[in-house]
Amino acid sequence: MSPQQDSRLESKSIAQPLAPFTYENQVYQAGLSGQKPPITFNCGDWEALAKDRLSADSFGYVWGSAGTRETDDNNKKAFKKWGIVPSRLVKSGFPDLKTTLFGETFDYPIAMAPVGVQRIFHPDGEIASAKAAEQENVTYILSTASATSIEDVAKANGNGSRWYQLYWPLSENNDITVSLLSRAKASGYKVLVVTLDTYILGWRPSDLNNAYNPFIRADDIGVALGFSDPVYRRKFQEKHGKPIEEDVQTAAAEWAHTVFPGLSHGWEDLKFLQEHWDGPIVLKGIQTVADAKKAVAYGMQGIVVSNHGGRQQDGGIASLDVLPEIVDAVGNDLEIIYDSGVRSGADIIKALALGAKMVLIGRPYIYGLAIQGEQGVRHVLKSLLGDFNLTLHLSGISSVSPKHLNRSVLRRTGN
Ligand SMILES: Cc1cc2nc3c(=O)[nH]c(=O)nc-3n(C[C@H](O)[C@H](O)[C@H](O)COP(=O)(O)O)c2cc1C
Ligand SMILES: O=C(O)C(=O)c1ccccc1
Repeated sequence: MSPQQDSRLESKSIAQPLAPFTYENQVYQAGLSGQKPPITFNCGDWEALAKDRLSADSFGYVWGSAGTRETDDNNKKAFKKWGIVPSRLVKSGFPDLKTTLFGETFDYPIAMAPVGVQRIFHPDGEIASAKAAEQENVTYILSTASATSIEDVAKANGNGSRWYQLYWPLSENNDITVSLLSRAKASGYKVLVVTLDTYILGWRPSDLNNAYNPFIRADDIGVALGFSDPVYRRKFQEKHGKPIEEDVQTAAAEWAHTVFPGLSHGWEDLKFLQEHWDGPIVLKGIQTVADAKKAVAYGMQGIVVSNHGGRQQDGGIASLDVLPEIVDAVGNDLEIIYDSGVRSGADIIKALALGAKMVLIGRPYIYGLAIQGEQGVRHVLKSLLGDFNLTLHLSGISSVSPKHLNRSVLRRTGN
């Protein structure tokens, strides 16, 4: 690991000495008149609360991981192998949380990971999540497996920041890919996130035990993007001589096969996406230095270091464990985003300190959605941000810039 200067002591700016309108202050104020918070602040309890509210099928779907859950377990353990070391008598105020990626400044270095089929967790599904994202100034990444159309999510997200995640059809369906990209562009999604690790769903015992795959249900829960797509609709009509509505089950199965064809693209195919998307392209699912270097060589603007929360490949290494070597190899060449296993403010700090510029929140916001719809998602985002903000402040770290938040604030405490 390259030694980096601990610049906290050089920090001269007194950012914001007080933050009177923080979530915690609102909660304590409300407590004076006897009001208790409707949802717990113990982030470790959100999963159990969601379980209470969801059907076994839906809970199994979000909680589920591949095989023996080893990759998922490793993701969480990896965070515990680092400790944050605080500096004292640092006169900076509340930390500056702004981060800049792709030439754009974001209020916070977190975003909402793409998560499909959200209507199985709450009737408002993606609409609730996209509204919460706008309210809390957090970027929303819409999944191709969304239960709500590209256009309707954009409307719900309003002036919020939104990116589009592609599950990438094979080349015989290039016309559908172009249609999805142009719809996303027209609806104000600024960054294209291409997920590489999920051309077929992983071996997930929880879903197998429940005999449950939300994507192939005979309704439109996971296929809203396909059913609302003019090119997919036309192709279905041409092939079957009838519209989607007359054979929803076949249309759903064929859409599932279109976006999860069971076969991966190759690196050379990225050119096609570059020709049809004029904004930044980010590859999600990178886990090796070799692939990160290829992403640079193929002209990508960013990567998400992610193992899909351990849902795809069992027996894998923690995503956090590969982050530092990937940052060392390509950190100056493209933007590095991190996800997998982030559960607290301290976890966000650790991933940023190891070199990520932005961190994606996955299951926790879905637990919030299950618990209380839009308000539940807002609670999770506000809690994680509040915890993150105070933990940074109490560590004497004055901003999320790599100048202040880097490996010098971490100590390795386990192997
Ligand atoms: C229920 C569920 C659905 C998901 N759907 C998608 C998806 O449609 N597209 C995608 O790229 N990743 C998807 N992911 C993966 C997340 O984007 C993210 O990589 C993962 O949740 C991170 O792990 P964590 O939740 O353990 O922190 C999904 C994850 C969950 C839990
Ligand atoms: O479950 C997932 O991890 C995922 O990526 C997905 C795939 C299909 C539908 C919904 C989510």
